[in-house]
Amino acid sequence: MASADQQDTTRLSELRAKIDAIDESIHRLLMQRAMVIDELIQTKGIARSGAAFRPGREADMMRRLATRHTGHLPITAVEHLWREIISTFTALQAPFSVAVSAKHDVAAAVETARFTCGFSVPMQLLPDADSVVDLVGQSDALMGIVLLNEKSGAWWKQLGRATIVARLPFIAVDGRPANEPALVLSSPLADPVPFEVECYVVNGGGPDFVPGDGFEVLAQDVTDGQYSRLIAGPRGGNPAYTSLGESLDIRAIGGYAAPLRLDR
Ligand SMILES: O=C(O)C(=O)C[C@]1(C(=O)O)C=C[C@@H](O)C=C1
Repeated sequence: MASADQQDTTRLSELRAKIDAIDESIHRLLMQRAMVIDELIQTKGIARSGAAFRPGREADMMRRLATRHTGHLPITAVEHLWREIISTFTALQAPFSVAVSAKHDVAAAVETARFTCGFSVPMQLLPDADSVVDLVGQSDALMGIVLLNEKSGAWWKQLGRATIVARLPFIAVDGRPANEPALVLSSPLADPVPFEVECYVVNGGGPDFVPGDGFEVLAQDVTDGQYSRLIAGPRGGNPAYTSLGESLDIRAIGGYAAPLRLDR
């Protein structure tokens, strides 16, 4: 009869064999996914670098992932693995790099960029949000990330060719890693889908400015008494209430898929 030690060793070997089989399946599925991506490239007819990013599709995929997720594996760990996969596959279709502003907090900037784009995508640390906006506006092969807690003037006023395309983190869950609020910027996307949340620059409005129903102020700046705000709210909503005689300069600057709030 086998001793307790021998039984443990046998059980351990069986469990490790199961883990090996699962890891092999994951690896084979990833290689299979790469072959599907080869076909997708032909079908999408990617003609320029950086053109493969589809934030609306990514949000759909992430919502389905969250719906089917059960058990004690932290969902943000799955999100992280999935981000590495999707970023690698995006770059396989059309190479791009990520530029992030390091003015607010270098560690948070690096963590946010790496969590979002993984390690297959080259990263540039830029001195401030204005530099990110500027560079993204000039390149189709660059994704920009700006941390909302950065205090460096009204960088959003410079958005033009570069617009907002995603909000981070996508999964809002208390105590999560890579929890820094940020916006993703990109030059115009191919076949964009309408965003659920629209963003606007609002210049003017004074200290008592009231955004429209469902709108929030993401960032604001006052220079020489002039207010400028970056606000976000439901698509098709009224971005701001104007009182009699008040003149506001309001401009649409992109938007994002509504982040997913989880209570676990
Ligand atoms: O569905 C697409 O259009 C893809 O490019 C594929 C894919 C993916 O790897 O699943 C990659 C990049 C996009 O941002 C979304 C999804």
